[in-house]
Amino acid sequence: MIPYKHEPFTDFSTEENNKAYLEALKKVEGYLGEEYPLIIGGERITTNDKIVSYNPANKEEVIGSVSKADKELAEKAMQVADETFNTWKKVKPEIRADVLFKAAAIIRRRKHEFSALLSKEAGKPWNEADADTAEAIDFLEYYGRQMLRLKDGQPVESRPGEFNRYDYIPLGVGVIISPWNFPFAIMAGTAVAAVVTGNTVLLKPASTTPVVAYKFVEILEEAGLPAGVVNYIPGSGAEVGDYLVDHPKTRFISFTGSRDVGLRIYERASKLNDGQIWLKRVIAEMGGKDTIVVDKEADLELAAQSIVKSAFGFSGQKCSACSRAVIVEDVYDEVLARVEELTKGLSVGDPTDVSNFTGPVIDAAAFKKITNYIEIGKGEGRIVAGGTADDSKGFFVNPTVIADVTPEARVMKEEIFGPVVAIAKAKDFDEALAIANNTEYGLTGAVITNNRMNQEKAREDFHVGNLYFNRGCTGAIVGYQPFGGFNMSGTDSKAGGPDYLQLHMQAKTTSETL
Ligand SMILES: NC(=O)c1ccc[n+]([C@@H]2O[C@H](COP(=O)([O-])OP(=O)(O)OC[C@H]3O[C@@H](n4cnc5c(N)ncnc54)[C@H](O)[C@@H]3O)[C@@H](O)[C@H]2O)c1
Ligand SMILES: N[C@@H](CCC=O)C(=O)O
Repeated sequence: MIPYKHEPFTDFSTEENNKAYLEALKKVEGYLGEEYPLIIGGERITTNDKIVSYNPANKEEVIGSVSKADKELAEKAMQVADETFNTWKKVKPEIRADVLFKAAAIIRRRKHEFSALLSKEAGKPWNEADADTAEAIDFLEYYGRQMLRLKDGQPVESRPGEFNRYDYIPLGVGVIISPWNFPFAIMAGTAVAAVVTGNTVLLKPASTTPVVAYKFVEILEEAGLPAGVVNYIPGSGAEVGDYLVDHPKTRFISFTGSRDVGLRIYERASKLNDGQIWLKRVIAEMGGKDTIVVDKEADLELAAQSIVKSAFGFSGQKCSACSRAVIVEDVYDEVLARVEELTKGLSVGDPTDVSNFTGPVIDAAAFKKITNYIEIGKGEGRIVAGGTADDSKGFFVNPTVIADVTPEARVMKEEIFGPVVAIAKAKDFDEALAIANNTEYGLTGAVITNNRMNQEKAREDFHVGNLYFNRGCTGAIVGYQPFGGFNMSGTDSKAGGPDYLQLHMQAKTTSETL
């Protein structure tokens, strides 16, 4: 087994890679507008009711029409997944892992096609789409290897005359509910973590990005995954989501998405339903209000670059995005001026054009929410860049910097999930840390400092699941920076980390008297 190493990012400055991506884009454009069925137990099921996926950069362009599950079809999928669990759980972990490795190899061969589809369906610029695809490959490679490490359980002690073992066994049927912002990596990572540990899955992708999920399920089939292990059932969160979360046969729910939906799932999953004989497990990865703190002893150019890249990469639509910066007063004006200058230099437009730094936001609802927050921000601070938007063709919001806000401002406390960063001044490093912690979330954060004592203070006191020093706060790599947050950011499940797979299994102790 080759040791795990993360998938390298593509260098699009070379002509060869540039050409490869454009060819892949042509291929994707060749299948836009196609129809996709549900997949339940390997059977393709077409419904009259559809979810239509549009290009957020061009509202007229249909990416695909996907059949839509209702409660009846969700029930059918549950029966199939429950039945298939009896056989899949007996398949050796090595064979389950091999399916993941094979899937990774297939995706690697079609890497740019997947990335081009992400540019079209989610509005990702080339580099962001490439990173999403690379992360999907990483999850497959990493979780496959993790399963091989866990397949014989963990060592425990035995006394003379006794033989004790500690093994992991699968849980049952898992409901995987994924978001649109990492429509490939998070969707695939959460699904295969459940599968490689011996569970069967009902996969409900986000309604704005269902096509990439369909293509992934096809890859799993090609890689040899038996029918019924992953069942593809796009549908309304409120209808299919609630139904499956409440279902007595649901053993666990792996959710990634917003705080409010996460809380709803957490609460509903805690209720016992007729015929249910277990406590459901919930893995919930939720929102963030992530801060970059800039100390007075710091590389100020690095600080400004880190803020701009973390705030505006993929239009700020990352749970890890820098949506607030807290700068110590001695360097506030200088850093802010550079952030303003860099932000004004960013180009916004069609993400399939490699010269654009960023593309649209995902849909009309996001556009409305973000522009509403910009209006709120105008009353709470000073707009120094952006503040404008245009939804005539696609949902474009210009990167917006709101300076001089107070720590209690709404734009400093609520997740906006768009290209908007609020900037506040602190009198010293301690106050900056206190402001950074003044949120109900606790996902990512970064500190830009050359002061070792302040760095160590932040290591202890900055209460976030992923803390970075002298870099931005986005871009965790599977197996290198396990990802997940504290407080209202979720259950700190640490995707891409050494403890993640165990969340999908239960440990069984056996003790034999010799
Ligand atoms: N912490 C993380 O790792 C992480 C990663 C990515 C995104 N996010 C968060 O996700 C959010 C953006 O994603 P989104 O807009 O897709 O989130 P969302 O909560 O609106 O939707 C997430 C998923 O939940 C489904 N859903 C909606 N209502 C449901 C219900 N009642 N029952 C079950 N499922 C339901 C949706 O259809 C979708 O598939 C942001 O808040 C972001 O911070 C967190
Ligand atoms: N894991 C990603 C964020 C995922 C949420 O949107 C990062 O580290 O930037």
